[in-house]
Amino acid sequence: MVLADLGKRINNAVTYAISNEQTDYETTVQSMLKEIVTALLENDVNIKLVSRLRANIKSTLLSNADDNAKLTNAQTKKLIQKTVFDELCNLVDCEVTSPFQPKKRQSNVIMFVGLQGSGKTTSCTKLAVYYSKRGFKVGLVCADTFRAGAFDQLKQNAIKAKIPFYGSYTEPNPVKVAKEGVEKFKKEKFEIIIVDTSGRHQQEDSLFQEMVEISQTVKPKQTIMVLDASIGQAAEHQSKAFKESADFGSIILTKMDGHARGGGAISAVASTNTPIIFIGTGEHIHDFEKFSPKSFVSKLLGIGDIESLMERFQSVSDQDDAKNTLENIQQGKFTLLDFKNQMQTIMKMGPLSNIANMIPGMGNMLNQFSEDETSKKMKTMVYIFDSMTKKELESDGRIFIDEPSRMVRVAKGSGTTVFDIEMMLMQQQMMANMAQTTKQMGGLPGKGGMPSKGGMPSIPGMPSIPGMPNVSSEMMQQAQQKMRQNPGMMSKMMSMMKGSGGGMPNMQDIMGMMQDPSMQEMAKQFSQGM
Ligand SMILES: Nc1nc2c(ncn2[C@@H]2O[C@H](COP(=O)(O)OP(=O)(O)OP(=O)(O)O)[C@@H](O)[C@H]2O)c(=O)[nH]1
Repeated sequence: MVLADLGKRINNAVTYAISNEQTDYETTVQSMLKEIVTALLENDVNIKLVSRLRANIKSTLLSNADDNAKLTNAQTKKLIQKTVFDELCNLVDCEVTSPFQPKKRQSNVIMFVGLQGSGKTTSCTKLAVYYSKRGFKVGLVCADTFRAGAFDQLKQNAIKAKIPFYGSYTEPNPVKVAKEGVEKFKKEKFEIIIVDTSGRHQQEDSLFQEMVEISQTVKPKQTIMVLDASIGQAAEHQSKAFKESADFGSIILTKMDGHARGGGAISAVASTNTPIIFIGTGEHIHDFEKFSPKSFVSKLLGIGDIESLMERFQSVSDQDDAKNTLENIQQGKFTLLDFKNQMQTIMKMGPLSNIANMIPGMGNMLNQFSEDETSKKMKTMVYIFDSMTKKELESDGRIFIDEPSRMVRVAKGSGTTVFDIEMMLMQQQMMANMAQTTKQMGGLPGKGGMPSKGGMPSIPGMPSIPGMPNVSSEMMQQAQQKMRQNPGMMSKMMSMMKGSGGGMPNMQDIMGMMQDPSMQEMAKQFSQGM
């Protein structure tokens, strides 16, 4: 992520300050501030903003140095962490209190402006999908007649996202295209009409004039400037030029998934006093997050951001599938189809590294385990599911134990091994046990739709969903290794499952019998309801 290095350095400085008991309080704060300031400046954050941040932190932590020195270690820790956190939030926050909220049953025209290649067209579609998922009737208008292929790009994106679009291959006047498109969608009672304009450079006066004309013609309720987070110090200059001509009301920061320094973009936001409303975190349609200063700083400092994760989860999950799965969990069931749906939702959430930053501690975990390896595992599981019949998918998995030839067939069909099928069944069984525990504990919090805070049970060895701790990948890997080394273990487990008559056996019994510490630890966690 952009600024990941900055986050790490600030975090290290704060961690050092709160764990340093040898040096006196004032010296510790001063050296922490020095490190934070250097890190911010090296990441292109404007010097004026950095000085303000420094003065504010200093005033909070040192103006009452005598009193602060009397605080307990735990209190000092909290004070330092909170002060740095609040000041970083101030850095990316702006005083505008009520960002634009589109109204239902009205035509809200939104116009996009920005430099060439900043990610306008991509962000137009991302925003269209965002509002469409929230029940708005959304249309896209391509008023970029400057770049050859711009209309085709928007058209392709729109078709993929199932969003109606308007544009012209023959009309060279963008003002005319914008006018016609907006009129058409207004007549058809579209509630959000997004107008994509051509990218331009600040030097190109005529193109700036054209942008002003489009704006005067379509009269947008909101103009959004798209800003590439990696353009560094130039961001401030460019944003000011756009602000003078287009007077945008909000900003979308794109390419936040890159590794370039992003401090320039943050400075640009502060200099135009305009709120960032979304950030782009990849090329995919769902790589789009609502921006909130607190979430942003939490991720920057590796604290995690459950709010964004749940929002992302809701935006990609099929509400009907999620509802069915939740109903099953409430009843203490977890079928293979539930397993398939949950995994597909996680895969739709984008690269694991994007999600990882939202889960406390996960960002670091992903450094230990390869993203490719995990993604590959998930894909293999999808092949397995795709080779199952409807009856098998809707079952609790026992059908495979009763008729092992089904496993051979699915393994052949999915290009995997019977061992892979057995492992997947074991993971599904673990989740079924968790569903049982959830039922015994009185069901999931929240009613219908998505859980309010409990979340779905997690897939062992995969990133967990908020509220449900996961079996660590490490533990799962150890268990798999043990099973591979001792094929007898798996068949014993399977026969135990088979011999269990009515219900599936308890996971603790199965794993406990394996006489292995890693298995027993895993079993213990399951029996405690995970
Ligand atoms: N990694 C990453 N790439 C992005 C993001 N947003 C857009 N892109 C990519 O950036 C490139 C330019 O994006 P466009 O949407 O075509 O940019 P544009 O501003 O419409 O370009 P013009 O029409 O030439 O002005 C494309 O390859 C996009 O896939 C993002 O958040 N992350």
